[in-house]
Amino acid sequence: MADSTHNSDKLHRRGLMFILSSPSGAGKTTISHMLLMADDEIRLSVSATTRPRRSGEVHGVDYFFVDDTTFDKMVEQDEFYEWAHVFGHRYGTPKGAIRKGLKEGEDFLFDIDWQGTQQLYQKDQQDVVSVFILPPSLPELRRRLESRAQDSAEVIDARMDRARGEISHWAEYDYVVINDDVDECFVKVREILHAERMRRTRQTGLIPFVRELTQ
Ligand SMILES: Nc1ncnc2c1ncn2[C@@H]1O[C@H](COP(=O)(O)OP(=O)(O)OP(=O)(O)O)[C@@H](O)[C@H]1O
Ligand SMILES: Nc1nc2c(ncn2[C@@H]2O[C@H](COP(=O)(O)O)[C@@H](O)[C@H]2O)c(=O)[nH]1
Repeated sequence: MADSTHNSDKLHRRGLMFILSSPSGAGKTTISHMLLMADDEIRLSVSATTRPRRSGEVHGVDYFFVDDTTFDKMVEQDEFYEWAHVFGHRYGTPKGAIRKGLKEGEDFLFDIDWQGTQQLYQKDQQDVVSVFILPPSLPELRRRLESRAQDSAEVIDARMDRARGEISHWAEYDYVVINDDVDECFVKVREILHAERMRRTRQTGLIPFVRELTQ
């Protein structure tokens, strides 16, 4: 019979910064949306960007779409956790409530590139878990960018030109998953998130709990 005085449900853990990166078009936004739908314990870190809004994208949901002057101001006022030039535009992670949220056990999802990932590792190694998503092939990557039908042919060519360079950063990540079948890829990413939540070093509430169990 369970002892009603046990305190396992009061266990606290630090939140984590869960990063998904990939070459453009490999599917990280798709996997991010699936994860956010399936898991209400993680929330998206909404980036600011100077790139133009695509049709269907919503300000404050997909990105904060800002002009160059506003982005400059945010940089000057030290409002970014990290920021980088990507494909001719600037993208950055607003600090927002991330640090406080992590302390309180909230998990954040980041759809950012390898430059942002390096910066987050430099600032906050213990809380970062990074996953690199690979496409099954380069022709399939191009097919996905074309079938998304959101970017001009020039933009797609430029992103394909950068794909090898982006992929060259794969070994800097904790996990690498190939996105061939999207559902299988999603399950793997979700399993990584679940396992990382159980990492001993993240479960700060374990020490008193185990002490109580063993005294
Ligand atoms: N496993 C898959 N099989 C086929 N199509 C896919 C798969 N995963 C994603 N897609 C499709 O590929 C296109 C690109 O996906 P998505 O926008 O998620 O890529 P991304 O990595 O976020 O790109 P970007 O970095 O440019 O934002 C979308 O149209 C998406 O529906
Ligand atoms: N370093 C950062 N990279 C970011 C951020 N937000 C998005 N990104 C990356 O930019 C490219 C292009 O994105 P797209 O939406 O224009 O297709 C992609 O690799 C994103 O992951 C950020 O805040 N910081």
